[in-house]
Amino acid sequence: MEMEMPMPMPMPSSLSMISSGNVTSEISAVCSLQHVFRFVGMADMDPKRASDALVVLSAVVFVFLAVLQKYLNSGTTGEYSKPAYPPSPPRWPILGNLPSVVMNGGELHTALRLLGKKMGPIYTLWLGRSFPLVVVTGEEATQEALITQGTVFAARPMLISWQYISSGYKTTMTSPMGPHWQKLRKIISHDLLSPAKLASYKPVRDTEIERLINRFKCLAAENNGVVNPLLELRESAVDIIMRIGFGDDFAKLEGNNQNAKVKELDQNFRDIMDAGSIFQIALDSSSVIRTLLFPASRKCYNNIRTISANITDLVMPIILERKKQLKERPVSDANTFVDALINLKGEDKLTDMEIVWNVAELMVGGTDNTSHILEWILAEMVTHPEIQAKAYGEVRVAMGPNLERRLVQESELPKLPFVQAIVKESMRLHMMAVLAIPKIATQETKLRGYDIPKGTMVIFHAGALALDEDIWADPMEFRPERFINADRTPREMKCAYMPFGAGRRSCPGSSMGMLHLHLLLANLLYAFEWGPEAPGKPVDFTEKFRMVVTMKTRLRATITPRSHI
Ligand code: HEM
Repeated sequence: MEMEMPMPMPMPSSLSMISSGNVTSEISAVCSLQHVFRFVGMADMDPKRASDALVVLSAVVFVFLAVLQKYLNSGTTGEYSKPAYPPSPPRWPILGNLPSVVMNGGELHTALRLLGKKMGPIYTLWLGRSFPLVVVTGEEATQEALITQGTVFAARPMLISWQYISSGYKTTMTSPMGPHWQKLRKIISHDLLSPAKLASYKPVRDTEIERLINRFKCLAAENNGVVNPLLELRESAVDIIMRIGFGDDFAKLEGNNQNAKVKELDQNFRDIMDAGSIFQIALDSSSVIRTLLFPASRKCYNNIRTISANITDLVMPIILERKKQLKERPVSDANTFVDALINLKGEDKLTDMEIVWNVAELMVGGTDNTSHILEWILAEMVTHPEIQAKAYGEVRVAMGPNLERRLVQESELPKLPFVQAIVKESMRLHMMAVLAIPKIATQETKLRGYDIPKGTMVIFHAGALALDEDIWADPMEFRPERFINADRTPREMKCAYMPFGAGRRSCPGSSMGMLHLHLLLANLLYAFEWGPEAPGKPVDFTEKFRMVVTMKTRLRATITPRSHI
């Protein structure tokens, strides 16, 4: 294995953010054989001839790359001892494993999981000839890295694309380990998500849940009971998080052009999520690949810059207005996340741009995950009416005989272990942040006996662990009970079940995320019975990978309001 450059250039980007509608389609166009034909202009050829031509074309490209690699290697001395990386599948010259990863034809996370079964619990993918990406799919290896060597695997890669959506790596997710990152984590846990703060957002949650139920009722009445849950769930998640993040400033936008603005902002957040891809990581990490694929690469970066400018234009005015208000009338105790960020003084002070991107990160974290996870959960409820009935029964008992009470309260949640188990099981079977967010090794180390040089990017495949038959009995089955009669404690399961990641960079918003999921599910089950779009029509559970895993076909369900609603 040849090393082209000393080490992968540290790069920026949120695993969640990388490519444009156009670029994504252009890249995914290369993802199946049939698309390859179109990509190289052979779509109209007879398939046999096209296939032969593709073999010849591949051979030519292969030879070209081999020669180019030889030429590039001619400047290197080769006088260093090569690290013994974890094993890797066979590689192409220059492009490494990139062609096989991009052209696997299936969803990337599944390909990486299956590769783990073949290669073992830890393997290397070469994205380009000089950029090793280590993929971990085994529990022991994950435990060793994230817990035993927690400080070593706690840094983020500085992906080029991330710098545009983080004001130069100044957000919690993108920031390197150090005082800045610690400060941001502290603000999140003290000023945003402490138990007292979380409790103080209850009125916001109550209002938005009530609104959500009313919207579902109206939509169902207009459309013979059929609804598209994701759109409504997303709107609620965005409203909740905007009110928490901005407080009254957000409320003031209401009645004005709030709806349009929020929708535009949310669209940009979605674009950020859609932008995530392994291709972008490869672009970020290899100057050779960036040069070889210059047009696609330019489009990718232009796209990220456009999204970044849109988000800045939408969020910055609100921040500046709030700053003005706080200057005129300072508050001692920050009511909102934005106030907490603005109030930082001295060395801790953030620039306006840093505030914008930290707020944006919170919003993406708090909206995209919650709404898509709930869509998966409702899909399972539609598919398993008996499980839904059992959960509804539990909620009814917890609510008591007084059916005047329309909303399930947070105080009722401890009485709903089965509802909570449904949430956990859905998050296992449909692990959203399937590859978590990549880490890099902060120092040279060994993992399961293999060399991991300083700066190596490592992906922990939470989705592979969640479906590992050595950890879970019948892992492909939806069985909430497994979380009630669990053999192992949550602590023991830390690295086998990690929808929020594990170790130092694990999600600081997990308590809020779980609270919203439990509360929303309990209320949606209490208010409606969820059935298929048409009698007997099965739900399409096909997955779509966009650095998180969502439903490829939006769920449509028929809802019947319960008699007490
Ligand atoms: C159900 C909802 C959520 C899920 C499934 C989720 C999942 C995750 C995952 C898997 C990570 C990466 C962990 C790693 O790298 O090992 C992460 C990081 C993060 N999440 Fe969440 N998250 C959720 C909700 C939230 C909320 C509500 C917030 C903010 C209020 C939030 C803020 C963050 C931040 C700032 C990071 C980066 C942490 C760091 O790098 O230190 N998340 N989340």
